Amino acid sequence: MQSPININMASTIFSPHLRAIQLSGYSLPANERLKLRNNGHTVVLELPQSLAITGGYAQQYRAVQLHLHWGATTGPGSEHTINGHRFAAEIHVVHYNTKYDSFKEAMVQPDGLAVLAAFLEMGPRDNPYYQELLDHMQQIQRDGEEVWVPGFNIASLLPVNLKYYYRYNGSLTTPPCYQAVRWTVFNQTMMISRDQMLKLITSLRNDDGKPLQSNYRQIQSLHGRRVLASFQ
Ligand SMILES: NS(=O)(=O)c1c(F)c(F)c(SCCc2ccc(C(=O)O)cc2)c(F)c1NC1CCCCCCC1
Ligand SMILES: [Zn+2]
Repeated sequence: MQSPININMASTIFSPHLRAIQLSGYSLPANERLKLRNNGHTVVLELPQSLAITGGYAQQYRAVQLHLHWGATTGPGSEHTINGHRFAAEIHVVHYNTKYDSFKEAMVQPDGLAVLAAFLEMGPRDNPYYQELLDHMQQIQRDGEEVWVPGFNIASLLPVNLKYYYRYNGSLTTPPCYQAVRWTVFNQTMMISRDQMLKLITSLRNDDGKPLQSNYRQIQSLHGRRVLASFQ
């Protein structure tokens, strides 16, 4: 049961038991340094385990890292699509189930991981929260480069409204593609400016030194899986 998938809104199932996502510990002080890394496939912000999902899932999950998927000047680059529509980009905040001792142990269990996903679209204004990451992309242009960024409110990278989302069981979208992810895909999208999107898609190089662009996996078959919706 692989990810990403196309979410056909007409075939989702309204599930009123799906509660609003609750985040705790996401607001980090500026004196807390976080590592931002170009790993040749995406830009990754390592997150302290003090960030936790405390609502909206049956169990508690703690943060591991967040990263982005984007396109190129020739087209959008979200991983999930809605009614066949691909958004400009997508953020993934990866967490592991605290009933397991470590991320490594959790990532091979069907309930081991929770990824919060939100779409990024282009709008008229700069997004100051995404700018906290984009400010440092020039410093990690090459594969393997890292830079320390000051802490900030990581929740500001996700929609204000964490009540409306799709939920389905799937996988990591990069090898080893373990089928360990309980996905949350928010209905509300994030807006960043055209200049910010250009910076995102033009700053990084991959392990071959070529532009790191369109780093999204192809849509995978649902194989009869149901996609739940926390809203009607
Ligand atoms: N959408 S996703 O969550 O499946 C995902 C991707 F699609 C990804 F493309 C990635 S990056 C590719 C995997 C990778 C490569 C190099 C390094 C390194 O040198 O540090 C690290 C990781 C990527 F890191 C992730 N997330 C990772 C899954 C792979 C390994 C465990 C780390 C946490 C989540
Ligand atoms: Zn991802």
